[in-house]
Amino acid sequence: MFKSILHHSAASGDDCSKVCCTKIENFGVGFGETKLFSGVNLHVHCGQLTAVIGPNGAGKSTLLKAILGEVPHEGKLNYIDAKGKHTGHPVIGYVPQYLRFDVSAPASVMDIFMACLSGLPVWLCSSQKLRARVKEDLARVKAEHLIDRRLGALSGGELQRVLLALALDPMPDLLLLDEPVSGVDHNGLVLFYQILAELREKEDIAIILISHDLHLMAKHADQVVLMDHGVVTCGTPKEVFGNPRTQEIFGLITELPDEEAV
Ligand SMILES: Nc1ncnc2c1ncn2[C@@H]1O[C@H](COP(=O)(O)OP(=O)(O)OP(=O)(O)O)[C@@H](O)[C@H]1O
Repeated sequence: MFKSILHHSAASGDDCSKVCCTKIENFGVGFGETKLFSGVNLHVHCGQLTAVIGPNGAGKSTLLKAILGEVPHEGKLNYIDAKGKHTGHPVIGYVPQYLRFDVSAPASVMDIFMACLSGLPVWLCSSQKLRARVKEDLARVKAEHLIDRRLGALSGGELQRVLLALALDPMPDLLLLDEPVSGVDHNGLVLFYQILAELREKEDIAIILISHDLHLMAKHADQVVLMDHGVVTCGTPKEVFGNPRTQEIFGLITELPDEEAV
């Protein structure tokens, strides 16, 4: 169950050369008679962090679900390699906004990884074989020490890092993060963005992040997209935060965050 939430693997047999750019072309989603957004065009590059911001109900989460193919949509998704050729469907990692599960369940972090990585019920997996791989996965998100903790006993920030670790095995071409740091304290936020920076540098993956945390996001994002039932504006953090519409939605943002202060 977790794996299908967190990973959308390439269909077997696809010729999947490394994706360099994801082109979202003319995306539109409607529910019944109501159009939520239309005409969304975005280019998302590997090794870059694209942040999506906007007011509640703007359609941000729905855009990610449309990219995943979970919500019917208009428009096309094209995955392009470094030579400008179309690739097969890439591996997409996804960390959802909420994960509802029984917090009193006895399953540990290791149990969840075993079930996800092996595709078998926990009682049929060999933990010895997988433990080294799970430790490596958790080390990537600075959460090695959580391997034997009960999932329901994790803090919000710890749970999101564990879900991120799951979404990164196998390493996706495109990582979609839906408000992974909402409710996380400042130290947790700084740690999360540090992990994202390392991922971009070492793994060269493209990341789309929905966040309401404007300060740290502005410091780390290469591209910011302001959505409000469509793309209002898109550009560097400086360009988007200087846009009067951004200021109208989020209040006056007089300057970008001081790097020393974060
Ligand atoms: N399956 C659905 N059927 C009908 N309406 C839906 C469905 N999914 C989402 N919506 C509506 O679409 C609108 C946009 O929802 P979405 O979750 O994409 O917004 P969001 O920008 O991510 O908001 P938030 O910042 O509050 O998370 C909301 O009004 C929501 O109620």
